[in-house]
Amino acid sequence: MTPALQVNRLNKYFGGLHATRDVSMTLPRGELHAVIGPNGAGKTTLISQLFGELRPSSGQVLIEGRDVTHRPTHERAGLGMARSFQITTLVRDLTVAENVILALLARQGHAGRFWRRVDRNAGLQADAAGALARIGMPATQLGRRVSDLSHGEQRMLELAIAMVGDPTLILLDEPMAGLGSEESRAMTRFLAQLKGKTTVLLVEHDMEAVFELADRLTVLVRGEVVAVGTPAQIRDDERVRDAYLGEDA
Ligand SMILES: Nc1ncnc2c1ncn2[C@@H]1O[C@H](COP(=O)(O)OP(=O)(O)OP(=O)(O)O)[C@@H](O)[C@H]1O
Repeated sequence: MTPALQVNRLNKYFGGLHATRDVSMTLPRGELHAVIGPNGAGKTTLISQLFGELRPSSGQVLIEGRDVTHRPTHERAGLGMARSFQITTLVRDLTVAENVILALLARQGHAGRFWRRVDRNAGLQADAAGALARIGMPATQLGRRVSDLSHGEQRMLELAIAMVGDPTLILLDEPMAGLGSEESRAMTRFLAQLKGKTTVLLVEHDMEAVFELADRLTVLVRGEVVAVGTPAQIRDDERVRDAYLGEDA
């Protein structure tokens, strides 16, 4: 079967810095694939190239067998790809519902008509409630201002927004960052539900969550893939322990 995502010998230079070194990856449909590595290993740089926000210096990115290396972000989104960000991208002065609706309209190419459309469109309000329900957030949260949400609630909302439009392939950049242990567990439960349905590339420093969730992992060190395998294989890999896990310990 055609993989959901294929990356062939991707390279990215920032001037003299070789941030992505000949990275190749294959994600079969429905796989939850974690990318781990020390700070500065090039994980976010990789995601940005996969989503089309950064242009690779060389190499290829294929979604469902289609070469999108030189295609813009919105075309990748049209092929089912979505991403979440390490830093929050929510509009703090708007409500939860307004943030979700903004994302819904942006998906439909109508974001500019946001202010005229929201009140008139009961369907959008229902869609927003549906997006929240999917991540286990009650509809009673819809009227809350984002600035009044806890950090964990904001991260969950961001995920709800990334899931708007039912992506088939989602790139998640540290969704657990800054979450308390209860919130991390809720996020882990949510991501576990995606397994087998949505293909997920998960960049995450929370090793407990990563090793619990991932079908396979890729380990990046200084921009280069040093190991690929199941959680058990990665745990036992001496190069990984030396290069990364040992470093943390
Ligand atoms: N726009 C840029 N211009 C120049 N250098 C960059 C740019 N973006 C990233 N870098 C550098 O590329 C390297 C990889 O950074 P990147 O943020 O991808 O690492 P990371 O693995 O995501 O790190 P972290 O785990 O800390 O988020 C770092 O040395 C970083 O300083």
